[in-house]
Amino acid sequence: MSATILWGKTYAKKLKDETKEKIAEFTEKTGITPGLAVIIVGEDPASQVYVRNKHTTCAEMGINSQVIELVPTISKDELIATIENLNNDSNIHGILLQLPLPKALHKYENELLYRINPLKDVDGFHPVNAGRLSIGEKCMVPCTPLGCIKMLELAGISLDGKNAVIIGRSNIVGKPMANLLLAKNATVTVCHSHTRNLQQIAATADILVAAVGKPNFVTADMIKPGAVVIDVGINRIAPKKITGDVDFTTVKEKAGFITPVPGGVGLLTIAMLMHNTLEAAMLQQTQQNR
Ligand SMILES: Nc1nc2c(c(=O)[nH]1)N[C@@H](CN(C=O)c1ccc(C(=O)N[C@@H](CCC(=O)O)C(=O)O)cc1)CN2
Repeated sequence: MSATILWGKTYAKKLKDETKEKIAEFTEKTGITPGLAVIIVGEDPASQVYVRNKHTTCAEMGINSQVIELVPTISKDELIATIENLNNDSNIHGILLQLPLPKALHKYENELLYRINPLKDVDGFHPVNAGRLSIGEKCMVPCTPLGCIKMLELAGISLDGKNAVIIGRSNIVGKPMANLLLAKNATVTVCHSHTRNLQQIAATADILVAAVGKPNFVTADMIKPGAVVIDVGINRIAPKKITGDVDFTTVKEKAGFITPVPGGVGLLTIAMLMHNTLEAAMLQQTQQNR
C-alpha cells in the first residue's frame, strides 16, 4: 500500500493560524508589535523568493517586517555594523541573516551569525541557542527541524521509544533535529558521509529524516516497511525545479508516511519563523519587565 503523504500546506496553515491568534493577543495585551529584520546579501534568486515570502507572511500575521537588502560586495565589518544596529533596535525582536551568503563572505558565515543577539536569533543558529537546545533548556530552535517535529505532532505520530535515523549532521538541520527527537524520547542515530553500512542503519528507522543535500539519495532498499520518511532536502535541479533527498516514487510504496518535495516540510520553515519571532518578542518583553 502507498504511504500517506504529509502535505506541508495543511500543517503550515494550522501553525500560522495559531501563531496569528497568539500575536494578536500579545499585541493587545502589551501594545508591542513583534518586529522581524531579514538581511539579504546579494541576488541569489531562490533567497529573494524566500525573503519576499517571509515579508508577505509577516504582514499577514501582524508582524512588522524590515527587509535589508545589501550589495554582494559589502564588507564583513559593514555587515557586522548592520547586525549591531538591529541588536540595539528595540522595535526589532528577531534578526535573520539569509543564507547562503555570497562566496566572498562564506568564510565569515559563523562569525556573522554569532554577532546576532541570542535573544533575537530567530534562526536558532547562535551557539547559546544550540547549546541550550542540546541540554533541553528553553531556546530559539532552528525553523526547519522545529517544523518537522510540529508536523509529526500534528499528524499524531508518536516518537517515544522509536528508532530515529537522521542522514546529515549539519548545524542547521541534522544536529538540532537529533536534539529535538531525543527530547521526544526517540532513540537517535545520526549518519553522515563517513558512516559505514548506512543502508542497513537507515533500514532500522521507524522515523527516517533525510537532510543530506543529494537528490534521490534515499532509495527504497533503505526503508523499513511502514517507516515515517521526512525529506528535508531542497536540491535545485533546474532554475525553477527542486527535488528532495528521497526517491519519492519508489519510497512511497514502502513507507507508512512520507513528506514530498516540494510541498512538504519546507513550507513549515516560514511558519516556524513567525512562531520564533513571537517567542523572541515575548522573551524580550519579559526580560524588560524584570
Ligand atoms: N537564515 C536562513 N537561511 C536559510 C534557511 C533558514 O532557515 N534560515 N532555510 C533555507 C531557505 N528558506 C528559508 O529561509 C526556505 C526554504 C524553503 C522554503 C519552502 O517554502 N520550500 C517549498 C518550496 C521551495 C521552492 O519551490 O523553492 C517546499 O519545500 O515545498 C521556505 C523557506 C536556506 N536558507
